[in-house]
Amino acid sequence: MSETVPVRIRRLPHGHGLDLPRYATAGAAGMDVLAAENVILRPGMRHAVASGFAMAIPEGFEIQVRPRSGLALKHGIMVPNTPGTIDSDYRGEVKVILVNLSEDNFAIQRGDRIAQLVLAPVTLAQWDEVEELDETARGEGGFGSTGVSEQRTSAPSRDYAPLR
Ligand SMILES: O=c1ccn([C@H]2C[C@H](O)[C@@H](COP(=O)(O)OP(=O)(O)OP(=O)(O)O)O2)c(=O)[nH]1
Ligand SMILES: [Mg+2]
Repeated sequence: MSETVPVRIRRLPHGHGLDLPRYATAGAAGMDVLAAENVILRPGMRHAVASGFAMAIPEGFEIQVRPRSGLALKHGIMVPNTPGTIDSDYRGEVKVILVNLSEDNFAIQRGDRIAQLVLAPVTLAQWDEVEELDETARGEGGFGSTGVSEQRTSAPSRDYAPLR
């Protein structure tokens, strides 16, 4: 059984009649959050969808707004700022920014599960400014420096079928 943390949540007027965000299964990491409005997302369009709720997350925690894989795979509906960050001092309405990366209109109806909210601990950094950093094998190498990309050819093989 996972540890639980109480989080105060306030239902806004347009959130009346909606279920609270909830875990779909006993082992779910994220609570599915419902749309509190009807929206048609045209191809390429983005919108901050109302959730109908505001919350007071305990200090030391955040809530991450993550996409649902089914919406992403089947309909190209993504969360462009994923993972969205709900700060513990935010008291406004939680909104879910969605973008439609498909070529079709996508209708979101009030009550649809549009994203998932993951409660996560926050560790604050305190800068320790120094003149020199310690040396490592990686050093300043990054962005593919460890090699895999060298084996790629630029032309796709005949064995690969185009996806669309
Ligand atoms: O997907 C999101 C992301 C953010 N927020 C709210 C809660 C968060 O605490 C606040 C600020 O978010 P963020 O820090 O990501 O945005 P910003 O562009 O840096 O705005 P700000 O200057 O208000 O911090 O907006 C949402 O409701 N949904
Ligand atoms: Mg910010």
